[in-house]
Amino acid sequence: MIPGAPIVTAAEMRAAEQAVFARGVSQDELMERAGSAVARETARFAAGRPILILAGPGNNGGDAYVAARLLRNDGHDVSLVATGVPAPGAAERMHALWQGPTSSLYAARPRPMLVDGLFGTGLTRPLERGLAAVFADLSKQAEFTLAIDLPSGIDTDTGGDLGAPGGIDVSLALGALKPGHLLDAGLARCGTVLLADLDIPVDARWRTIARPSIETPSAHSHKYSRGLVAVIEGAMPGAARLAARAAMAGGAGYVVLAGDRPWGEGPDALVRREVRSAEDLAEFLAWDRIDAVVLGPGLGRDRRAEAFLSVAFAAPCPLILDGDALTLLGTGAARWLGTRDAPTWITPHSGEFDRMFAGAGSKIDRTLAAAAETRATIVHKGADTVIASPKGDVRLLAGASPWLSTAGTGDVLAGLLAAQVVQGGKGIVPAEAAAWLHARAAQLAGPALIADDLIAQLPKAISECL
Ligand SMILES: NC(=O)C1=CN([C@@H]2O[C@H](COP(=O)(O)OP(=O)(O)OC[C@H]3O[C@@H](n4cnc5c(N)ncnc54)[C@H](O)[C@@H]3O)[C@@H](O)[C@H]2O)[C@@H](O)CC1
Ligand SMILES: Nc1ncnc2c1ncn2[C@@H]1O[C@H](COP(=O)(O)OP(=O)(O)O)[C@@H](O)[C@H]1O
Ligand SMILES: [K+]
Repeated sequence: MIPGAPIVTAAEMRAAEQAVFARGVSQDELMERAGSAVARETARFAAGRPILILAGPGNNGGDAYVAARLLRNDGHDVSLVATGVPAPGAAERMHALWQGPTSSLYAARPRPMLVDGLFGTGLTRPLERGLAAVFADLSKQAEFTLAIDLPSGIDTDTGGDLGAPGGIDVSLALGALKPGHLLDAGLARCGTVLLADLDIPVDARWRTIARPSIETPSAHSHKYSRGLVAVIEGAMPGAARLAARAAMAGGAGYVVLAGDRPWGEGPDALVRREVRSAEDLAEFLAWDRIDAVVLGPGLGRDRRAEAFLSVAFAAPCPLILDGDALTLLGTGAARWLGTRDAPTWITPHSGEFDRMFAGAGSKIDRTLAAAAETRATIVHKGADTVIASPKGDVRLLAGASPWLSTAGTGDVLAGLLAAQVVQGGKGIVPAEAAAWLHARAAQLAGPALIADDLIAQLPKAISECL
């Protein structure tokens, strides 16, 4: 994934394009820029093999006509399939400049290099079935498929499946990434996403996550100045222990695991505090050294868990809620979370998120709406992780190791997030750092990782951010 890259919707991309036109750049010139980027990448991947280019009726097709002309002029063996009548304007003019062989979709013969210029950000409905079948077949028979901007059949703003085939090798995002490159079906169907810089300024509050910058403790640091994390144990103590160990490895100065047992497994450096009842917890959380509380991993959903949740809610310090705490909140999440004055982060997977929030639209839209409603920063986990703040900022992590889909990795993320919070991070910043470190630790741990392996890799991941 391209780090720190802006992500824009189809409408925002169109607005950015209009601003470029208003500065005096013509539509034809912008299409030439897009088409030459496509031609350059196509030549690189075709490596001399015959090329088939599919051109649709809109500007995505316009880019395809430009690329076809430039490639042919450079001596490549190019044939073109035209679908629909080119739209008036630049696409029509670029169509008129194409002088090579053209066939209809249903007469098209497969070639080793396929370029998909059927639809881009203008796709508004599912691909017609016959078209989808021919496209899928041509792509299957090609040795390499490159999609212009997005694969035809991926919803630009949601990543939803509108009939795109599998097996696309590269999508060349034009001007900026779109949500469809990173979310839902788009995540797998786009293949490798490359970005073509068309010199179109975009003003985006949505970005892919980037490597954080982490400070080495200062000469005068001490354990309390580096932040104290309290993790509350529940019915499944292993989960809380994972979160506590991740907070330690994530750079917190002091980590306390509060639960039934004053002694238990875990590193000697982990401080334990006996907390058996809600009263015990209230007394413990009154300690003013505590900089953040993690509640939820392995908490359980019984009466005591509910009582713990109420006590933690009332604590005046930053709160990280995960797992069972989120299930307990359920549809009352917005009402409850909105009452807190101290900052809150919640880290639901999609099951937990759906139990808390209704709403429509893309994963980004839904997460943003929930963040605004709850006034919490939300890390909406999954193969595509969306982080949203109440202020409207979004960070997106796609393409993390699928080996993360194993029990306990979310507990590690919650503890790691707490460590970033106590080191002074606000809002989206600690969440972005935690997600980056988590994904990097997974990469370093390699295949068949277990949650514990992530913790072992955190120091290495952190060392890359100093
Ligand atoms: N955003 C940018 O900065 C640039 C965008 N350009 C290109 O312009 C594209 C967007 O162009 P357009 O807005 O013309 O849109 P598209 O080319 O994606 O397609 C729009 C056309 O397809 C029709 N259509 C939509 N869904 C359909 C379906 N399922 N079946 C059949 N017809 C369907 C629409 O009615 C319209 O005629 C981008 O993806 C990109 O390739 C470049 O030309 C220049 C730079
Ligand atoms: N297929 C996947 N690809 C990338 N990351 C994934 C995938 N599945 C899960 N993850 C990540 O793994 C973690 C799982 O968290 P969660 O579902 O809460 O598990 P647990 O509750 O067992 O700890 C999250 O950080 C999530 O983003
Ligand atoms: K396309």
